[in-house]
Amino acid sequence: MTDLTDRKARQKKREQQEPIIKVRHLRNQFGSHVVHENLDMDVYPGEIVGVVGGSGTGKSVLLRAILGLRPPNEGEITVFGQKIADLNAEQRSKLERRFGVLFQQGALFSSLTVVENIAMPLIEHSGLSRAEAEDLGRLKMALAGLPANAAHKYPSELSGGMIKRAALARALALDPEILFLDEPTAGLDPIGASDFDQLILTLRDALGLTVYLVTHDLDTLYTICDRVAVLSQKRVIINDSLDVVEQFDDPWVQDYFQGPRGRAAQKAEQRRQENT
Ligand SMILES: Nc1ncnc2c1ncn2[C@@H]1O[C@H](COP(=O)(O)OP(=O)(O)OP(=O)(O)O)[C@@H](O)[C@H]1O
Repeated sequence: MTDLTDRKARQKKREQQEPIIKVRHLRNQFGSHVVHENLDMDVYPGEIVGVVGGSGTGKSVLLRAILGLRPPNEGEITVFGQKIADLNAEQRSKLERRFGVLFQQGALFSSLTVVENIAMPLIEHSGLSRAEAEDLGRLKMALAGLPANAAHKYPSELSGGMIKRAALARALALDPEILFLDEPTAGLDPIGASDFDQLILTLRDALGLTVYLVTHDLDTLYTICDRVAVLSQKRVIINDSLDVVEQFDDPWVQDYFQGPRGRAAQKAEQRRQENT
């Protein structure tokens, strides 16, 4: 079996399961400004979904709604079979522990070292001692591809790529089942971005994670995403494999995927497929 057909077969199996995230009839608005209207979206266990859309289409607002950070004006979000709106504070906190989130800026505490940053959620939520949490933190650092000597560095002493990895290690601290990544490769050079993409793919395969990522990075979409959801006209206009999405009859989709950058990313992925 080729790499591509093998990938498609695995994805087909995932789509036969119950969605791990189910969004129905979502409406989000700020004053009279309606950002989402009647938006539906499914995410299946074990897949990597890339969420794309023009600026202001509401990718961040959707992410915040799924994370339970902003209640929608209408509609329903179900995660792990639980309706977010029905949960009390304790149930919600339990649910949140099953999420790992990597926000765009990395969001590390600048006054804590790398290992202290990673240990913090472990001390807070798992009741581990500081020493135990830091030991586990070092394991998470290794998982995120950070060298051991980064443990006692402060965020200001790290490169952009290392900050992303440290933030990823912290997102993995509580062994999440879903990893949410907001623009994970933004600000990285092409080699750093490609290494980070491969890391996400390896982690998904090794840990069985489901990955929801918001991105503008076409290389990320082509190399690691099983499906791509396009936000436009206040909703998800298509959520499918890339070969289907890139043929979708919509002006934004055509500009994005058939423009020079889209074609270059397609070609790079074809070359990669031919070499595997
Ligand atoms: N707290 C808020 N109050 C008012 N309007 C908001 C708020 N948050 C988001 N919006 C508006 O909602 C719309 C969608 O914003 P959002 O940040 O989700 O877009 P995006 O798709 O993530 O954009 P980008 O790709 O530029 O990051 C924008 O018009 C934004 O101004």
